[in-house]
Amino acid sequence: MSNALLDVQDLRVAYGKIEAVKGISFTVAAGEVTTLIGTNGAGKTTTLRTLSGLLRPTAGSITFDGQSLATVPAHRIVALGLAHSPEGRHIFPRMTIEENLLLGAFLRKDQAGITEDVERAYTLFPILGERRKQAAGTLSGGEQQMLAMGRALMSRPKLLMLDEPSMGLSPIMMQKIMATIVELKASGTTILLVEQNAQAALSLSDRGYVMQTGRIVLTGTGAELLRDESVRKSYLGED
Ligand SMILES: Nc1ncnc2c1ncn2[C@@H]1O[C@H](COP(=O)(O)OP(=O)(O)OP(=O)(O)O)[C@@H](O)[C@H]1O
Repeated sequence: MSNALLDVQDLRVAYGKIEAVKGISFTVAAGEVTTLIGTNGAGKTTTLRTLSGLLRPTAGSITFDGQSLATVPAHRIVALGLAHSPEGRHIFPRMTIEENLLLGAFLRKDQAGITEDVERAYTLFPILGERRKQAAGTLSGGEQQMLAMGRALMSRPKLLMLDEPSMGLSPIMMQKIMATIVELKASGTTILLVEQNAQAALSLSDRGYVMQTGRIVLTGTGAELLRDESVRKSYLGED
């Protein structure tokens, strides 16, 4: 695919003898939202952790923006433009909200640009700006999710990977997070999303992939997958 920002081919990842990802291939087109859905243990988080260099594949290729990521260390992957907002958020509760945001810019030296991007995060998520000097641990779960997304954006990524951003959130907070994803796409950020909430995720996705026990079993546009009978039964709770 000519406009693929990310191209994954025959990727395999194992934890010791347990193979969690069993030869998956998928692409993420520039400017689009692509979603991986699947039940618990399907291998979605393992896939994102491998893309960001935290795990090493046992086989296959990962090409990001025309460059192979196979042997690139994690901090270099961030520098190449791939940012990861992890499952569980992993914010630093005793540091302030602003300090947490600045951690996302750890590789940058352009102070003026960093200040501009902190302000951009506060525009995107006003609650973070209002509480910028408070300990991040005082934020609600949804607000911590906003902080994790804001921090990932501080590296000005070409590709933003979001692992379960709606996990544990109220419906209103989930809507806010999903609306932010749409806003980020409109401003030109390419997004790879992992979500348990298939309805919400596929509704805003250009393309989706369904993972099952380490394999991709189905792909289509978000709209096609939302119409698919097996998806409706397995992931949208329909009989
Ligand atoms: N550190 C680990 N050591 C051993 N096995 C692991 C480890 N992390 C994950 N696994 C296993 O790898 C498989 C894939 O897990 P993974 O977390 O990638 O799935 P997932 O699709 O993200 O699921 P969930 O939605 O529950 O997070 C599962 O069988 C899981 O038990």
